[in-house]
Amino acid sequence: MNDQISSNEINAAGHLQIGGVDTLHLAHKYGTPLLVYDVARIRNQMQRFRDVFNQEAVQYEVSYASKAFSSVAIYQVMKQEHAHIDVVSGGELATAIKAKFPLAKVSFHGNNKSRDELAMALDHEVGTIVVDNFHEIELLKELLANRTQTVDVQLRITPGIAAHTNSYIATGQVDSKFGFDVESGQADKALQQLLAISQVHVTGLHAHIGSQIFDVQGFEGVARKLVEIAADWHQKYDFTAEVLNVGGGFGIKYSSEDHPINPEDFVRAIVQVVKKSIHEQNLVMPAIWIEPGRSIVGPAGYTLYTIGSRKDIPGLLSYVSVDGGMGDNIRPALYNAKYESVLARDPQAPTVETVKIAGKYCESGDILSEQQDLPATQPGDILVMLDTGAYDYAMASNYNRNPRPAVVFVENGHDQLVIKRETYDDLTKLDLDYQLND
Ligand SMILES: Cc1ncc(COP(=O)(O)O)c(C=O)c1O
Ligand SMILES: N[C@@H](CCCC[NH3+])C(=O)O
Repeated sequence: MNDQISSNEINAAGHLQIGGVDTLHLAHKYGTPLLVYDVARIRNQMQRFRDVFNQEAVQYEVSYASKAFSSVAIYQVMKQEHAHIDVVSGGELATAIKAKFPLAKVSFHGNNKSRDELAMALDHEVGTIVVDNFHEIELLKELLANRTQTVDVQLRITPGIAAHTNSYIATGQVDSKFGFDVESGQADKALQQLLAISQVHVTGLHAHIGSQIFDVQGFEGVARKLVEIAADWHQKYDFTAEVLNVGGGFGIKYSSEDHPINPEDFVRAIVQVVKKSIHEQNLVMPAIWIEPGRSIVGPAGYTLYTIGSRKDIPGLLSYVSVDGGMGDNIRPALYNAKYESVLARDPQAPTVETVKIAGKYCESGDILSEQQDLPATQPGDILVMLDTGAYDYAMASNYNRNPRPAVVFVENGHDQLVIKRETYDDLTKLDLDYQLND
């Protein structure tokens, strides 16, 4: 049996169930491809993070990095969980507004926020702007000049820490596009500029080293670095960091090749380093913020596909094709990411073959799994890919003009559509006729 499936995920009929609902029923009711979230798992993960902070008796904020999966429904769940969220675009902010998420609990990130996006954030009194670069400071200054409001900001630094992860998703190394460089004095200069704007309140420092990280050293390093800078700035500028934000990036297990430590163990290590370093520097203990995305929603997501065609190349390999692919999950093609799948009607069925799971897109690289063990399958079978909750729907596209899938939330045995399946009308509604001259 796939070791990511527990016995309570299998119902009396022997089918895979999510949140108490049979996956065959979900596939039948909503069609495929379908992304299904087990909401209890999302809530449970939030609680696990909160528990660590509460045990450590520190001020904190668990800020869900909503780039991993942004939708009205997830923001509503986060609101219910009293969570903080971060957004990285006007679009994510608009979605949070539509969800009536309390905007004082939103941080706005991004290395090239536009004037319009910053104005939108100010108009809606977004809680924190994470300032990333000098251009943004100028824009903020200009925008604030015509307003009476004040704004809280965190200053994002590049910690100079190379995380052990795919280079596409590492962000803390010196040559990263994100944040102010520390060694060259740019971060100091940015702080001075921000302190000089009376309507800006610099609440603290932010750093993020990357995503899908398995070991704790990088996070300990970033925690130490932030305290070091806070101590330096306290001495030089009489600045007090009320918040140290260490970002997200806690890795999850996608396949048997992945061996991450528990997300809460990352947090415990970070808190302990901050406590120790703050004590050594004789500073007031700040609040510690984290920004987990993948670890909150990744394991809670399942993609249901229908198996279609098959190609057997004798003596070489077999392809089993499904009705989705790189349009709903670009991660295998982009990062060489590995996923595991099971058959909905019998997730425990013994393996009879190892195949490649191919998507339906016109790209040879549209392979969802290079090596998937499967029982005997036939067209019409429902394949469930596990751990697809983070950066899958969020990065979905309409390549080949395929509609994006529907998204369903399941909790306590009830299923609810939260994002409709795109239709062909949706796909063509922005197209305009070309007025031919002849
Ligand atoms: C600033 C920031 N915070 C948080 C995250 C969330 O990362 P993850 O989804 O790996 O937890 C990211 C993405 O890497 C990020 O860029
Ligand atoms: N999209 C990436 C994570 C990016 C994190 C954003 N800073 C992934 O799927 O792994």
